[in-house]
Amino acid sequence: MTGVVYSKFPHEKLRSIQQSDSHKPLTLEYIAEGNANIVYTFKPIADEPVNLGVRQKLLRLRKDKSFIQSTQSQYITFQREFLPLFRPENIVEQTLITLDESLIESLNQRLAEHESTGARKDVRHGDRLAVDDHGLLMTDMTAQHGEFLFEIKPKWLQQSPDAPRDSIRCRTCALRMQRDHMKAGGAVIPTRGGFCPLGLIDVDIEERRRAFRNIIEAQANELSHTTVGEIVNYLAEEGYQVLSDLRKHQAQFDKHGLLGRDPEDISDDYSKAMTLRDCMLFVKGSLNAFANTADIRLADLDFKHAHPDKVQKWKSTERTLVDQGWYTSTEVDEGYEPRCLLTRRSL
Ligand SMILES: O=P(O)(O)O[C@@H]1[C@@H](OP(=O)(O)O)[C@H](OP(=O)(O)O)[C@H](O)[C@H](OP(=O)(O)O)[C@H]1OP(=O)(O)O
Ligand SMILES: Nc1ncnc2c1ncn2[C@@H]1O[C@H](COP(=O)(O)OP(=O)(O)OP(=O)(O)O)[C@@H](O)[C@H]1O
Repeated sequence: MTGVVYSKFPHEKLRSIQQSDSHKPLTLEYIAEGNANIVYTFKPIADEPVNLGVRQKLLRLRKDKSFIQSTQSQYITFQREFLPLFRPENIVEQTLITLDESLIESLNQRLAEHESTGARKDVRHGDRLAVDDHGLLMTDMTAQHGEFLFEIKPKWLQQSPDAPRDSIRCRTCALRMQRDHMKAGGAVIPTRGGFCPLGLIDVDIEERRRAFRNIIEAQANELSHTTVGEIVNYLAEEGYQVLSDLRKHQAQFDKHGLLGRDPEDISDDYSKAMTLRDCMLFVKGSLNAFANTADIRLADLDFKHAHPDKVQKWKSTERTLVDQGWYTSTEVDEGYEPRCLLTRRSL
């Protein structure tokens, strides 16, 4: 835990605690991290209420990686490019907050300590926060008492424009199979988990039910059959609509794919499409009355700049899927009932 103070004036600022500080102190506690960001929660010291400015907010700080832009530039792009695409109630809000450098230093020291306690996954060891003048305060979607939070990464909700016409696998399922194959040293062994994004927004409500059920059951095996049924029905009947909007924008920003372009021709629209293909959907609600309390928000809409390393990765992924036949190969790979909606429809 790291002691901090939050002051609203002259502009919102978070800084390390100093001796004889007159502001009410808070602590920052690490809660989670992804490849690009680390997320902290605010806790009061003693029983003091948490300052209104950071109440029900989390702090998200960027990691020190070459492809990540400054927080201020990410924030500006988020406000300009992504916020207008969705209803405000379907987006995790962001507020820019100023930080002092000693705070980052102190949090980086804690990160090193978390590596020996097992609090951080091995794959994230060595990642540190970037020195940046800003962080982001975000809507806290953490489940409170009696609530449940589901995290869904919807990935590619429409087929890749680069996929062959005779594809029998969608982009996400093709990539999952290719990666499973690599991990298994060449054998095609179906792994557990993973879902076909196309099912989440299919016109057939039974497909939507089936897709959401797979996700909900995988994340909440302690919930009763009835509760799961209520959550699944709500998502398949109304909750999925934000994903239909997401699909529309994914398609609108990438009509032609990547393989026919020169790397220097990657447009901002393509970057936007890739961002929308890698965002997160949080679905939170009370277990007693999910449909009446559901809070459904997209997060992680950080503009993916076309850094040469990224473009190279995107291109080589797509090339591998096309050239090695992961979209089109007809071998029976997932047992009696394949996960991919496209595969099932082509049987
Ligand atoms: O390689 P992909 O397509 O599976 O997507 C990566 C994600 O993998 P996953 O969703 O788990 O399959 C990956 O997620 P994880 O780190 O695996 O949680 C990142 O989101 C990565 O983006 P960035 O490098 O942080 O900007 C994502 O990379 P890009 O979308 O920038 O290519
Ligand atoms: N607003 C939020 N409310 C609750 N939990 C959150 C929130 N934002 C992020 N988290 C938690 O923190 C984790 C990492 O956050 P985030 O997805 O922003 O990291 P990232 O580095 O951008 O991810 P990626 O690896 O996809 O690039 C999430 O998977 C989630 O568990």
